[in-house]
Amino acid sequence: MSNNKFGQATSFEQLIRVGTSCQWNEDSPEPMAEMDYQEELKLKDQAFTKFLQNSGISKSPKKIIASPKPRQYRTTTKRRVFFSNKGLGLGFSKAVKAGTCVESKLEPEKHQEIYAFLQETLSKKTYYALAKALNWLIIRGNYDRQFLIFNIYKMDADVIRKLKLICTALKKENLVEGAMAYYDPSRSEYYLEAERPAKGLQVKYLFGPKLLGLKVKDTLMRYSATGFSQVNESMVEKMVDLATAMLKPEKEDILLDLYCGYGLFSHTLGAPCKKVLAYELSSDSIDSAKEIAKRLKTQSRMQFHAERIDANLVQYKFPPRAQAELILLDPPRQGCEYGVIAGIAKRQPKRVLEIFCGTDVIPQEILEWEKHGYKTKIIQPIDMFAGTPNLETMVLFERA
Ligand SMILES: C[S@@+](CC[C@H](N)C(=O)[O-])C[C@H]1O[C@@H](n2cnc3c(N)ncnc32)[C@H](O)[C@@H]1O
Repeated sequence: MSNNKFGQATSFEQLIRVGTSCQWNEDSPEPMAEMDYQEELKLKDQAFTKFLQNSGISKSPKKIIASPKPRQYRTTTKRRVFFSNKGLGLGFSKAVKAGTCVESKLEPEKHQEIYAFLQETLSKKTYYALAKALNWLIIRGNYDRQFLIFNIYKMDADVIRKLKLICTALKKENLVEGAMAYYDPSRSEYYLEAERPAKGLQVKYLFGPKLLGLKVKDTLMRYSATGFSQVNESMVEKMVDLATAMLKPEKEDILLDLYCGYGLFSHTLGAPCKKVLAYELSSDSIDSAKEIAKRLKTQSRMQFHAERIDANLVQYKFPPRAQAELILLDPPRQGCEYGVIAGIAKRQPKRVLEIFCGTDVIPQEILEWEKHGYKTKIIQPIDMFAGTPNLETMVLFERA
């Protein structure tokens, strides 16, 4: 985070807020969704440049790449369930009254249709046991097909009976292609997209396929409903193209794809490389990555490992370096753990592409790469999270 003239840290979001005359809804996760999209991009461009300057980053960012779908783009969405004896309310995070089903401008219309059906049906007395036990309702999938996840904090025979009943109703309406229940007694904020819980996931498949699918550059990526996938489908191919243009993989290259998920980058930009080594915490995502490589007959050149990426893994468990590698890092919002960048820099990679899904950690990570002898070549923001005060940013580093 950068500092303002009073020495206080000024986040990217705060800089956007001071730049706009529009009403800012504190409680909404999508405070810019009502704004004209060109206006939103202009504000974000100005705020991002200022944010980096204030943080002591000398490299200027490129212009933000617009989202092909600036609204109704999200393929993973969620509603917090608020239960009372009057029925069910579905909100973002702030409590809502029974009968409410909050709408979003960033979600496909189909999601609203599914949530409205669930709000009405689960408010009926027959479903009270299930409605009372619900934490979140989550929809995942692509623009054509949706999959439903019931995040439940109390699981008993009655709840399971009602789950079966609601699945019969969902199938009859043909609203989703499948469903599963995820048992989360901690009632955490975690809802399958952000943080992983410390304990393993407890999942019960209810109906439909166990894997979700997304076509990227004619390749079908089949991945677990419990694993990460990019939230803005309309941006995915653009991201892969940009990453390929920056890392410039060739057939003699070795690529390390870190925080690889189901291997979006391994299977696309890594395809010409002689070897791909990929690491990721979620074993479900790694299983998906291996299945895709097997189907594409690239498994002899690609190795996928379910491991937590930390200083210890990078320093002591990565195979010894055989040549100067290409590195792609796509960590979660909080960035890499301490010691990861230092450990990777010791391998003296040819080029490094770090992808940031949070803005406020960018300066500290850029400064860390520069401290270890890397020069910032390109800072390319992309509007992955249109309608919200956040950006995805690709930063290319080369040895100075
Ligand atoms: C932003 S996602 C990127 C996934 C993938 N590159 C993609 O584009 O689909 C970050 C990934 O990092 C994984 N992850 C989070 N913390 C991790 C850690 N400490 N070590 C390894 N992987 C981690 C998450 O499970 C998630 O799949």
